[in-house]
Amino acid sequence: MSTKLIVGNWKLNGGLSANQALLDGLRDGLGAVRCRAAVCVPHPYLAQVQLLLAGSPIVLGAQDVSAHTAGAYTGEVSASMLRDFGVRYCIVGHSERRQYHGESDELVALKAKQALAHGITPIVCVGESLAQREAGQTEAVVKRQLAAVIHENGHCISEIVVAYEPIWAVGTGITASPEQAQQVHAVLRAQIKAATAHAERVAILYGGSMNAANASDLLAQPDVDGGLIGGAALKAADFLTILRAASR
Ligand SMILES: O=C(CO)COP(=O)(O)O
Repeated sequence: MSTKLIVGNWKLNGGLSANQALLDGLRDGLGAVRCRAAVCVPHPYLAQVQLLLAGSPIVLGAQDVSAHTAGAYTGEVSASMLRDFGVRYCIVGHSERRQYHGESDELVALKAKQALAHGITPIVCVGESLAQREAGQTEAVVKRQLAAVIHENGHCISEIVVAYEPIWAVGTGITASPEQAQQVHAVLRAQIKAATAHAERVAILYGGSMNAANASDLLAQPDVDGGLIGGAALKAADFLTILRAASR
């Protein structure tokens, strides 16, 4: 995976005018950016951001998708609806959804399946809690989470993106060291290689307090193919610095 991929996860942030200001700020600084880039926005803003990104190298993403195709599932948003708005990437299994919405490995795998069936690249998030890391369970946890997705989507597993997001690093300002990230990424890479002959197509992103100051060192690791960025994706200058670091 040579061209790095940087994805902004806006989470529950934004508004019509704030989105416009952020994207205006990004557009002005994109000249030197050669990596792949996406922003995953709250569902109500898909139409707005689709229009604002027209002609931009940044592509549109969503933060969640239903495991169902259609029907009596109040509040859900389907992959075909996302597709209607030009969505190219969809985060599935973010730790905040696993934690606050009780999403299981199996549900995450079905969400990835829906995305793939509609031509949307699922960004499958995996990651351990601090307690799991301290108990030496990191490798087992991330492998179990990814195994469920491979089990359900084996035939097209080379079409996914994986994001390693240690829960203790998400939104905490504590980042995994480049060595810690590389160690887990190598484990995930080996697992993907065992599942597909096209493992080189699968980008493995790091997420968890990646910012303008630490992005270069993380992205320099051989198995870190990009980043999934929360807080620093909400400030145009910071996100642009990360995009430039990924373009070197
Ligand atoms: O959860 C994340 C991206 O999905 C990371 O969030 P922060 O960059 O704010 O730690």
